[in-house]
Amino acid sequence: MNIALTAHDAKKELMVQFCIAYCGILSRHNLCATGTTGKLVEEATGLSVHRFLSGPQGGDQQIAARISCNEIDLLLYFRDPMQKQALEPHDKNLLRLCDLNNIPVATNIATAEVLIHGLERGDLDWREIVKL
Ligand SMILES: O=C(CO)COP(=O)(O)O
Repeated sequence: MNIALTAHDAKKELMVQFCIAYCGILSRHNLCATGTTGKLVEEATGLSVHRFLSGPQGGDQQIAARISCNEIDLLLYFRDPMQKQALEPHDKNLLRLCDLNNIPVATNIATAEVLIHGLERGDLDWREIVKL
């Protein structure tokens, strides 16, 4: 499965800790991420992460383009609800595109835990059929 990772600044450490905790599961999938998030995850876990541009340079939009083409199977997007960034149009658009393509998305760690266990159990295997 193709998993995309991105996190607002205040949630990057949480993303790193999440990826350390679930390194075993994540290592069996293709990971991509916005630039800074991807760098931090790679450094902390040794996982191979395809890094797009950093968010402010358009990395979010590179992920959005892949979501539009239904090339992402799971988005982990740890948002800081106290940050203005969470209200920006491109931020909302990423979530809208997930809804458009029925792509599972977690915007907080509680949901991410559920989705990662579901991924491991095979709950998201239907994504492979949809893409045939
Ligand atoms: O902009 C981001 C989230 O909206 C994340 O981008 P970076 O991972 O490059 O900081």
